[in-house]
Amino acid sequence: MNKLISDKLALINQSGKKALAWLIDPDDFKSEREFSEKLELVSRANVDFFFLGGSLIQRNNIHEIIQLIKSKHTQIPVILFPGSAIQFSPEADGILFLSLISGRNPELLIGQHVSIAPELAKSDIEVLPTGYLLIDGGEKTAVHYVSQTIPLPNHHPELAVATALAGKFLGLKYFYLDAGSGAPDPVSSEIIKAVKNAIQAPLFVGGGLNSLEKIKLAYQSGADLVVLGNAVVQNMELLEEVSSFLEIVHVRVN
Ligand SMILES: CC(C)=CCC/C(C)=C/CC/C(C)=C/CC/C(C)=C/COP(=O)(O)OP(=O)(O)O
Ligand SMILES: O=P(O)(O)OC[C@@H](O)CO
Ligand SMILES: [Mg+2]
Repeated sequence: MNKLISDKLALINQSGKKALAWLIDPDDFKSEREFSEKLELVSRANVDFFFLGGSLIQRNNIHEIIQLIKSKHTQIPVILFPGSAIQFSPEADGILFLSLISGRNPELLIGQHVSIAPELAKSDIEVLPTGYLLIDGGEKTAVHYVSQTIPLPNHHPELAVATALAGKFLGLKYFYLDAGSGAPDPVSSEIIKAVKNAIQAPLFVGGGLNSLEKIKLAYQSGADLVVLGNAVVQNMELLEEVSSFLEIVHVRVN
């Protein structure tokens, strides 16, 4: 198996550099033309990774989307961010092998993983064992509902730290703090700082990051990789703004 993604994430973690991912929800793109135009704009923005997935995917077009992305951007890894095992394509470069450790839903801790493991073993896809922590972002989001789990509070860092540490001791290599898609309040600075400090592993942060100010705060608090979804659907230029910010402060990874 190739180790390009994990090497890049290790470099980011060791060097203090930062990365940016655009979360593409296959359901958000109704026409190939619209999606192609958006992909063209990404060339100016320097995103490091494409994340691909959704809490509930209604259209089975993952292969098609990966092919379209690959026809325009050969160098940017496509990483699956699956809401369930059916959101799989061996054509992706990597998969966030998410375990929803903030919840107590066995299907999302180990169940979906068992169903997809044999497929993963047959493919060349890079598997990224990731502790996924849902944080209360101020309202119930699709992920809370679909996962049927209770998010961690946004202002009790000790609970998030204990959860992340348990994930680390179980051998998880990456951690994702998610306030849920479109959350009114992103993950708080105190949670990001406390978790990063405790785990010393690559930390992804997403959910409700819809302005440059909020994104800067996430990076400054300790996020190694910021994931942007909804805000980019509204305004593609945000990717470019974030990218320029990272360049100005000299923390772009490439
Ligand atoms: C490892 C495998 C095969 C599956 C993992 C299964 C797990 C643990 C899933 C975690 C819970 C979950 C449902 C995550 C979905 C994450 C995701 C891609 C959210 C994207 O946002 P949406 O919630 O679709 O956003 P919108 O509401 O904006 O469409
Ligand atoms: O769509 P947004 O709010 O950017 O959230 C991204 C992602 O972290 C959701 O799982
Ligand atoms: Mg969705």
